[in-house]
Amino acid sequence: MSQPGIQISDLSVEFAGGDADPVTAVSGVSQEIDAHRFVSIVGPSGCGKSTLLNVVAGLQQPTAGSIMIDGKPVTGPDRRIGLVFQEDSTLPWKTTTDNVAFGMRILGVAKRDQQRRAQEMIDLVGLQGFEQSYPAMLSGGMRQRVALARTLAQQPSVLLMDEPFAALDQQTRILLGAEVRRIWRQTKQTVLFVTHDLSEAILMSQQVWVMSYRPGRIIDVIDVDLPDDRDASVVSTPAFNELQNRIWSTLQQEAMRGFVAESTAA
Ligand SMILES: Nc1ncnc2c1ncn2[C@@H]1O[C@H](COP(=O)(O)OP(=O)(O)OP(=O)(O)O)[C@@H](O)[C@H]1O
Repeated sequence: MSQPGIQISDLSVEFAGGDADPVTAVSGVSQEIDAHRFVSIVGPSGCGKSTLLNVVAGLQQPTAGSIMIDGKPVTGPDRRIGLVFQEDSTLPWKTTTDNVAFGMRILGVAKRDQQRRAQEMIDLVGLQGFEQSYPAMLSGGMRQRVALARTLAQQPSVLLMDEPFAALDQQTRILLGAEVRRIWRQTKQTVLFVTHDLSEAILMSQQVWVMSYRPGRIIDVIDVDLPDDRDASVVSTPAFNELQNRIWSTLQQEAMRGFVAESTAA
């Protein structure tokens, strides 16, 4: 029987607008992700994807509604939750091993276990041989692997990722996307992944949620019925294209609505 992973109940987030009108970034979202499943959110720019993720992460308080993880409420930052963001979060003065161990040190993991687990995660993300390298000696994609290894080393049950590959070129994004999927098949965290990129969402996920332009609601939920052991080559298959067209037909209307609203407001 499936277990609850992330439960989002009737969630709304409104930002006070100062002199301007308040902004409703997220409105009445209720969705569930069973434990160990991988879900992506796509939506037009500014629709509230990051806001939704930040609330799930406990970094932003909702105006209404609630979040449960593994059946227990989220009330603030929480060690059950691992985060990977777009920004390079590696510490430039630390080696790969020390960067990966850093989060465990903060959590008070015993030093011996830190070293062992750091090496396991370095192997998992494919950075063997770069243990003593500093971030400046690594590519952008490798630095994101370090960030992922650090987060995974903290053994969260839920992994939240907000456009982690946005700063990378398209080829690296696709390859790293396939890599993250391979890693997830081993670690089996419950994953919520935010991206603008449809290909990335389909390549990686078991389900894709499409968010509307503001106020952000989930307007479509698509199951990704592609082989479980797929790799980056799946992007050139007819089944992949069909899914892409199906999602794009919904997303296109929302992107256009956003474009018109932003142009009118400018
Ligand atoms: N702290 C804040 N204060 C006021 N408004 C905010 C705040 N954070 C986000 N917003 C507004 O809420 C809306 C949703 O923002 P959010 O960053 O969640 O969208 P997004 O879908 O992640 O955007 P993008 O795809 O461009 O990253 C936007 O209009 C944004 O300006």
